[in-house]
Amino acid sequence: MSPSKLDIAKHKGEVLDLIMAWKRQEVPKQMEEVPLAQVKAFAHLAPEPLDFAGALTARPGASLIAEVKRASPSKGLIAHDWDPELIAETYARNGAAAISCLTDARFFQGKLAYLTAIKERLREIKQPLPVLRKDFIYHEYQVYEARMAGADALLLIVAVLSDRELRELYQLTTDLGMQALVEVHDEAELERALAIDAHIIGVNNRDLRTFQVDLENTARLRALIPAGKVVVGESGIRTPDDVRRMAEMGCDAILVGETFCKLPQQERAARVRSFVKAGRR
Ligand SMILES: O=C(O)c1ccccc1NCC(=O)[C@H](O)[C@H](O)COP(=O)(O)O
Repeated sequence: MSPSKLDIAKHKGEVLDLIMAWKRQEVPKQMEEVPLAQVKAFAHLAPEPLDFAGALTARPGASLIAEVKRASPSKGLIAHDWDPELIAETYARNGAAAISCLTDARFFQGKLAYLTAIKERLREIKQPLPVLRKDFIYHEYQVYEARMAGADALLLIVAVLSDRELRELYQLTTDLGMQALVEVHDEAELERALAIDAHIIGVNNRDLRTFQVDLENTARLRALIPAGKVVVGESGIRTPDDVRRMAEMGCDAILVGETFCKLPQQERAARVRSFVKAGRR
């Protein structure tokens, strides 16, 4: 398998399966190098997790989760001036409520070490925002790894997990003091997220099987999410008008990656500020 960019037309409908097949090879190898017992021990030494949901709901309107995303399977390299700590610092200094860091190496050119470095930079500049581990998590090892690296929250994608995996990984995440962003794309997945009483629900506007992006997906599913949940509109958010639309739908937060990461560093701060402003109520 070649790194990162995939021929989406050729692999239509299979991308998520390819990613998960890769994860099921990668994680056992990692466990041979650093055993679970060791990762668990380090996880317990990590600083206390910050309150991800609290950060997203501290202000009215749609708060910004800004993503540090170097590449994607559909776009290949996105961030041409790659400096993950500086990108996260720019997000924090310009009003983001939380940071998302892609840690998958093969398809997104991410690393867990970027997350740790970002946490450290945010501490140095006294902007201690919560950081989400964005990866394709299916095994408890990855949850302990996230905690060991200093993650405050992690992503659980309903589409790639059985009901039992979803429930157990959610429980473990909570037991370790972190919070889970539980991602859904359709009604059936939402039902499964609600069945485990997920508190933070992400609605992905990108269909991970076809790669079509439709912001109205959030509008449709938002109406089915009970009051009291934290709702995050994810993917394909390109303009301040898109942000206003997501806020009008009743999203507590939006998750934005490519729009910021593809920009040169000197243009990033202003774009982030314009999104933060557009989300305010
Ligand atoms: O971004 C992709 O192409 C992608 C492909 C396969 C699985 C997941 C993918 N994205 C992960 C994400 O959830 C997005 O990075 C995130 O929602 C931000 O989206 P965007 O603002 O459109 O970069």
